Amino acid sequence: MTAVQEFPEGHSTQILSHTAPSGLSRNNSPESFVITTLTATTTVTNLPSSQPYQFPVHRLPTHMQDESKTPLVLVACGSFSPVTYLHLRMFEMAQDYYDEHGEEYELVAGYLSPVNDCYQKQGLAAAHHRVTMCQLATETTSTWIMVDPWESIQPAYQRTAPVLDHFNEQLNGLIGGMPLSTGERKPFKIMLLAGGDLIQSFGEPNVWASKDLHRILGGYGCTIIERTGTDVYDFLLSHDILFEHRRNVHVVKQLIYNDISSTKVRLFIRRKMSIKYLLPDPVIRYITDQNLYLS
Ligand SMILES: Nc1ncnc2c1ncn2[C@@H]1O[C@H](COP(=O)(O)OP(=O)(O)OP(=O)(O)O)[C@@H](O)[C@H]1O
Ligand SMILES: NC(=O)c1ccc[n+]([C@@H]2O[C@H](COP(=O)(O)O)[C@@H](O)[C@H]2O)c1
Repeated sequence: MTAVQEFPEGHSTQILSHTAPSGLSRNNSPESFVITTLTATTTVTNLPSSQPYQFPVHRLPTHMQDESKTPLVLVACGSFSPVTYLHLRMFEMAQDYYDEHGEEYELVAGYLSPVNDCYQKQGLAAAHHRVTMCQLATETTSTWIMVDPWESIQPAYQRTAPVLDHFNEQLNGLIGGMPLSTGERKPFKIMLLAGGDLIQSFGEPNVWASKDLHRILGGYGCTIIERTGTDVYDFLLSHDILFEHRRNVHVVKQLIYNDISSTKVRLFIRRKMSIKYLLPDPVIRYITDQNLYLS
């Protein structure tokens, strides 16, 4: 099954996000992008409302480079209102980290999981817009990041722990793990990918349940991208649950500090300032076409 999504700038694009694993690996060349330019048109078909849900698997590789390692999948939960180059860079920084500290894990895929509308955070565009923007961003700039709309189409807000459970059910339950050359399958390690600010919210009262933090940090694991203004190492030391599960928590240093925030991007749009080079062009065109973030 395919979701046809039509670009505002006069092209329609077919995003094959609902096909069975196609054998693409994240190292494939840009020519292998699962994206096809079709005919000129101006309407946008919104995936969440117009298509039945299917878990996206089209960028899962068919084999590992080193089968002695554990296949790792990173899941970034967030507003993505709108998605920026920094959100995408988080995955690349994590990739460099696991290439460098790659004894245990082989990073095989990444997912963006845009939060449900019921989260009601200020500046949150409707979920179908955020999902579409994330799809435009990943399909045009990456070969290994996918967008899962599941969280955004649920009837209520989903906490992060149940979202990771959903990924576990799909990847290790239904798909059954990563196929190996022996014919066996190896369970995927699923980790939350988050910025330092999100991790610091673990310490705020009544934001995260302790049992959820044990499940996220102990059961799954977390890759944390440093963010300017947050001292992740200090926080790791001071937070009891984070410290308890510190071996399952990986901190990635930002070697080039980049503090693009969606809040600032929304402000720039309101002030009619340029947002070029802060987010992918197809996302900028979508924002303009849909008149997003003007008020
Ligand atoms: N500059 C950054 N450095 C590191 N991590 C970041 C940065 N910007 C966002 N993130 C991380 O990206 C994830 C998704 O972010 P989200 O869209 O919820 O927040 P945001 O980009 O800060 O948006 P907003 O400005 O609307 O709060 C979170 O884990 C957040 O910590
Ligand atoms: N208790 C929880 O599971 C919990 C609490 C706060 C934020 N979150 C998640 O963190 C992500 C980012 O949230 P903020 O944009 O508020 O930082 C969202 O996906 C949100 O669902 C989860």
